[in-house]
Amino acid sequence: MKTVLIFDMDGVIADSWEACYPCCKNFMVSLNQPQLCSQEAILRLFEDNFMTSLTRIIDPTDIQSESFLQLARELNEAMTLAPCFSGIKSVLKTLSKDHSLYLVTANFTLAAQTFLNNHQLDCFIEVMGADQSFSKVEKIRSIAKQHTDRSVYYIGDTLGDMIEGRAAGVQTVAAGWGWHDAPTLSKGSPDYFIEQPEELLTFMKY
Ligand SMILES: O=C(O)COP(=O)(O)O
Repeated sequence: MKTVLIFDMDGVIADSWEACYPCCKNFMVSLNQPQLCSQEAILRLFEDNFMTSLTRIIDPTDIQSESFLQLARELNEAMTLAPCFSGIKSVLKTLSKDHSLYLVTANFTLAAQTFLNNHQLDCFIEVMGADQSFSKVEKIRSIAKQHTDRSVYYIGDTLGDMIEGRAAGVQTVAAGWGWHDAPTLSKGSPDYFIEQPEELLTFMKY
């Protein structure tokens, strides 16, 4: 039976920390939050849903839409330069022959599509970015609802991904090559932990 595999993008497919960090930093500067400008502070925001973490610190009404538009423009530009993690492209191509692949990301849909086009990755049925919903729980649930007879997995690289995947009621797979280290990911009690993209093939019994 076909499985539904929902992928996070940054840190799982896109080796994009170097591309994304300056954009996130500029966003924090525009919000006048110098204490959130370091790499560590921004990575900590991904220990839950990014917007949930941010609005615990900043009043949501202080987040101007112009700051978001600027973030979207910068991420779209930066993602044109982001490489793929080694090995992930052929893994995705193999998996897409037998399974249904989706992409659910905190990045913007256009930035994700730019990245996917650059790498000739056309294996996703749908790409759902932050402009569709800030909540990965909502996006994962909406996909799972279309496939109630199939196993659904969310493959992510941050503690926030593990928390949201679990809250959405799907099985979570922690990708150990991304933005958060194993001790951080383990706080989200992932159902599975893998260290290399190729392990996804073993996991799916290739
Ligand atoms: O892993 C994360 O939470 C960040 O990655 P994303 O931007 O693709 O959601």
